[in-house]
Parts: sequence; C-alpha cells; structure tokens
Amino acid sequence: MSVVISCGEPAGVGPEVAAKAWAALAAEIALTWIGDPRHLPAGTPVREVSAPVSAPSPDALPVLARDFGPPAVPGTPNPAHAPGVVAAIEEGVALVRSGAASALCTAPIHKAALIDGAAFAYPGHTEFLAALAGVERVVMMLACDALKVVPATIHIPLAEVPEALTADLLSETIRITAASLTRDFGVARPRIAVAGLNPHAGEAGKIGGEELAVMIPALEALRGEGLDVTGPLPADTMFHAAARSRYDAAVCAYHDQALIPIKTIDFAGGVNVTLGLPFVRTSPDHGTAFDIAGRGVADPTSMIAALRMAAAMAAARARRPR
Ligand SMILES: NC(=O)c1ccc[n+]([C@@H]2O[C@H](COP(=O)([O-])OP(=O)(O)OC[C@H]3O[C@@H](n4cnc5c(N)ncnc54)[C@H](O)[C@@H]3O)[C@@H](O)[C@H]2O)c1
Ligand SMILES: N[C@H](C(=O)O)[C@H](O)COP(=O)(O)O
Repeated sequence: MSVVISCGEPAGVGPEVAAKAWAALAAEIALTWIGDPRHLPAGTPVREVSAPVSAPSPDALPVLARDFGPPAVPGTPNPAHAPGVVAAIEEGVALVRSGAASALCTAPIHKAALIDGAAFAYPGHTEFLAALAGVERVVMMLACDALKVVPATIHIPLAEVPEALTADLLSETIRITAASLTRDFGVARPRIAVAGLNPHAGEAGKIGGEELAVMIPALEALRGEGLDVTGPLPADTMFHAAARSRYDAAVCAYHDQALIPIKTIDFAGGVNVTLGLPFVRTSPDHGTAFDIAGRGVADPTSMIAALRMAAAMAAARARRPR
C-alpha cells in the first residue's frame, strides 16, 4: 500500500513527525511526502520523485517537491505558505482519487493560519475533504487501541450544538460509523454507544429536552433498522474501562465530549480518521504544537499510528470493495 502525506503547517511539528515516522516505517510502508523539502528537519535524506512511490524507500524519504517560497520559522506561521499547504492537501486527494496512491495521511494544519493566508473556507480537513470529494456528510473518528470516538457535531461553537444535533445528523453519523467499523475495521456487528447531550443524559427530561425529543426517537428508529445502538448514555460514566468494553465506538454530541476522553487515554497513539469519504484519510490526533516546533522533541507515535492505520484501511478496502 502506498500512502501520501500532505505536509501540513510548515511552522508546526508536521514535517518533523513525518520525517521521524518515515524513519520508523521506511522498510514497512511506501510513503511519499508532499511539500517543500526545505521545511523538513535538517539532515532528512530526501529523494525527489515525480509520482508517489509504490514500494518502501528505506534510504531516503520520497518527496513530491513543491516550492512554498519563504523558509519556515518554527512556531510562527507565514501567510505566504498557506496556499501551498492547501494545495498539498488537494494534490494528495487527487492522487488517491486517481489511484496513484492508496491512502492519504494529512499532517496537522493551523486553521487560523489558513483562513488568514488562503481564505480557507473550512474549519478543518474533515469539512474540506468532504467538499473536495463532493460528499455531503462525512464523520470524524478518533481511534486508539482502547477507544474509538465520533463527535456527531464537529467544528462548531458549543452554543450551536443543540440546534445542529438533529435526528437526521445523528442517524447518518451512526450509520456511517457502523458501516466503516465493518468495512475498515472488520467488526462484523458493531456495537455503538451514544452519549447524551445533557448532564445525566437529560435525567428523563428534567435537565434538558434533547434526549427525549430528538435522540431517543432517532436511536429507536436505528434499532428498527437492525443496528446495535445503546443510549443516550450519561457521558460522564461511559469512558471508564468497563464501560468501554461494552461498545466498539462511542458517538458523542459534540467535539470535546468525544475528544477529551481519547486524548486523555492515549494522546500519543490516537489517530484521526475521516469516515464516509470515497478514499482513505487519516491524520495524527495532535495539532501543530507551535510551542515545541523546531526543537526536535515532537513525538511521532501518533503519526506512525496514522500511517499504519491508513495502510491497513487501504488494504481492507482492497480486500472488501464496496
Ligand atoms: N489534524 C489536524 O490538522 C489538527 C489536529 C488537532 C489540532 N489541529 C490544529 O493545531 C493547532 C494547535 O492546536 P492545539 O494547540 O489545540 O493542540 P496541539 O495538539 O497542537 O498541542 C497541544 C499540546 O500537545 C503538545 N503536542 C502536540 N503534538 C505533540 C507531539 N507530536 N509531541 C509532543 N507534544 C505534542 C503540544 O506541545 C501542546 O502542549 C490548532 O490550529 C488546531 O486547530 C490540527
Ligand atoms: N478536531 C481534530 C482534533 O482536535 O484532533 C482536529 O481539529 C483535526 O480536524 P481535521 O482532521 O478536520 O483537520
């Protein structure tokens, strides 16, 4: 399987964790990095290529070299780089859609830097990739060995969550999650737990009405379709080890309800994966980490896990085409 890596924000830790991950996986996965090679850590062995490689390259990191103009200053994004960062994602998508690569792994972007420098119209990769693929609804999943979580609403202000959390959104999110658990992760009959929006999942309507009005009817309808769905559950007690053993994925009402438990349990090993796209996309669970960029101390574990997951998902899809 060949995986292309979009460079992400040059002022962040993305180039560093990509170079370190390549060093760790050089004999295991065919990796190709898209970006300006001057943004890679000094001393990274580079081999410029004109197309993604199809075999592992243990001696040098294959690079689709693109000129971003000014050099990168660690920790300080340059608006002049933003168009190149966006173009690298677009190129990665084009390569996986054409079949030139098997999967895309995106290094972290700095959303504000892209909005300022490239009038980026999306709050994250997830929404941008959906637009590039022409898909109306995609699902963000963060996965580690101990837990898989899905925020039903993603990058929106907390104040907008109750209105955005419709029965249609919840139902589609759960259907996409269940289908991907089977297709990409080999779970024959996925068990999905759903977190309530309100404290104590609404306490039978005494602490918020969304569970009774929206969530419970939606989950009952999904059970009628044959899906194994439990909830809405009180979110505070569904992430300890015994609770986690009862489901394959937790669908949550909003971003932090889903991402706090997984980034607490396994920040180093978590992977962000987009479900519902016509291609495989993963990413590390961390961001640009400007506070440590350029110091050589960034932990590549999440990037390594993201690359391994991308290759494994691409292999699973090759074995199990839709
Ligand atoms: N996949 C993505 O593109 C992605 C994911 C998450 C956040 N982001 C973006 O990144 C930017 C910064 O986000 P943030 O500050 O909330 O989170 P962050 O993950 O960048 O940093 C949070 C903390 O974790 C540390 N950290 C992060 N990655 C690390 C690594 N590999 N090794 C060691 N320590 C690491 C940082 O030093 C910092 O202290 C924001 O613009 C955010 O939107 C992008
Ligand atoms: N919500 C993600 C996280 O905090 O890990 C992150 O912002 C990445 O989102 P995209 O994959 O949409 O860029």
